[in-house]
Amino acid sequence: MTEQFLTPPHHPGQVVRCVDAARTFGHGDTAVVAVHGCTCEVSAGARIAITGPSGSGKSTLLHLLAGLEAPTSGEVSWPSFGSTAVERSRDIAVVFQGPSLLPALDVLENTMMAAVLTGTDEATAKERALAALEIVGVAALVNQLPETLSGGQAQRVAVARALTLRPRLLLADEPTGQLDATTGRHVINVLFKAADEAGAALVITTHDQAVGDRFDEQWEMRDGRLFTPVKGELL
Ligand SMILES: Nc1ncnc2c1ncn2[C@@H]1O[C@H](COP(=O)(O)OP(=O)(O)OP(=O)(O)O)[C@@H](O)[C@H]1O
Repeated sequence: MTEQFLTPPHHPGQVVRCVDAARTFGHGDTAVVAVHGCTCEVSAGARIAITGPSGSGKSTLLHLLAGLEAPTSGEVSWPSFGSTAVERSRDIAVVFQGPSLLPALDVLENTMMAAVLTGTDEATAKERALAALEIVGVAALVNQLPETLSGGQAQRVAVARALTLRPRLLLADEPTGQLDATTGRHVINVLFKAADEAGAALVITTHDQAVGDRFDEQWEMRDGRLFTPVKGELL
């Protein structure tokens, strides 16, 4: 093997790319096409909100961008990331909808965990976790268990955990879905700050147009199809 195969080709401008990527669940008469063939691209540093009603395919598209779901047809690629799922996991962080903290671990342990599991040594993970908790404004809660946190605090910890991975692509699925409007605004502020700190592209899903309006770029899902509302055309 020559060296050119050890280092993935570098495309600094492009983080993830879908070419006619589709995702169907189930088979035959009961099959559901969650995402019809979509072609899109996330550039480095992008700030994108995927909007659309419930069931329109937003989460499925986000999962395709994260590599958590494989497309049933078409292709999803991360031109500047490693080629294996393990390598990619160091560059991609996902903040999931709803509570995702491990109940038996305190805030600091929860925040360190993903980085440790992807190969960061404990001392470095702890240092990064403490810095990340400071950035998202919950450094005072390091020793608390998740059950003692409010929804907004728990979501901030989830963002800190993602930030501790130093991702180049930060994805969040309905990060404000279970929060009141004020707390939701703060969590979006925190996501912007986290993406700025990490130098990451940020992509979120939301059914809340007011949240979507805060993003540079909006993609709209309708019945599994991706539209750009600005151009009003299918991507
Ligand atoms: N694992 C799955 N198995 C079967 N069907 C699924 C699965 N995941 C999603 N779907 C279906 O795919 C379609 C799109 O779902 P998806 O969760 O992507 O939409 P969404 O816009 O994110 O909705 P919500 O805002 O309610 O989360 C829906 O009809 C849903 O029922």
